[in-house]
Amino acid sequence: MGNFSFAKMHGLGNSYIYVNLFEETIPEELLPELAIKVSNVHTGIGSDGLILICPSNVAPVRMRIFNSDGSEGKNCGNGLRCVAKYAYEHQLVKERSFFIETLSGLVKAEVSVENGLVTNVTIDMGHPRLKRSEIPMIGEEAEQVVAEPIRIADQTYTMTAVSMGNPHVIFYVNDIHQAPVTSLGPIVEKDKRFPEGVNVEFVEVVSDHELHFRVWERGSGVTQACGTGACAAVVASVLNGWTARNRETVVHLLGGDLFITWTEEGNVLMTGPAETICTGVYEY
Ligand SMILES: N[C@H](CCC[C@H](N)C(=O)O)C(=O)O
Repeated sequence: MGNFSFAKMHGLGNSYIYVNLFEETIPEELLPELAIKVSNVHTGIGSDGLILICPSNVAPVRMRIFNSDGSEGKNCGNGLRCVAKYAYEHQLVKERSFFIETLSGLVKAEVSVENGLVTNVTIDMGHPRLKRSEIPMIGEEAEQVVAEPIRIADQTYTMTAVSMGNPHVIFYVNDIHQAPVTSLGPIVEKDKRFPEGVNVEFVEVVSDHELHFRVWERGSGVTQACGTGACAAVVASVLNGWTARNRETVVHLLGGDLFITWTEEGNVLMTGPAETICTGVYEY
């Protein structure tokens, strides 16, 4: 049928197959199925999904992200850092600071460069969305969801909901190693309270500027890291009084650390690495 060149890249082990649509063409109707196929570690390339680097009318580049189940996400923090790296290293942008269009709006990237290669990236993720209608969640539209009880499988948990352009629900645990990621994650992901599904995060508070973090991602399951989820966890931790606004917080994910600040101005800054693993041609 066809083929395309790709780069496999990762942010803290959250890997995606990146395709440059400035140079490649993939039929739109094949995208969900191709995301499933390339993500398969046995019969495909192996990744958490597919990310397209596309032309845009409002920014130098646009990012589209598909989870490994073929569903299209509206934002991806680790993906944005890798798109920024790819765009700079492939001369899709000339400056070290530039906008990237996503399905949930524009974000701003700032790349750090050593010997012509991008090592670290800061993304201004914009403002979190906190109303039920913005998560989205069912219930009173204008209400925020902070430390709200939720009954699941005959047990009561306390949840906080934050959107970073995609939906997140955060549960606090005393020991991150005991977090019910694979037992509770898939149940909450599809809970009817979240009409578009939800990414499920578990957080252990270490101090007022340090968190441990695990995630069950909507559409991909357990991943090594989730950039939007780590941002949501920092916002939730400020809302719950665990961490401080305008103070850089280190978030320890399975794949490594992200440095995140929810500023007084209201935007969330996320800084972390982006790495290229390999390139190749995928035949489909
Ligand atoms: N599973 C997410 C998309 C990927 C987000 C994550 N990989 C990140 O780095 O933010 C969703 O469906 O909203």
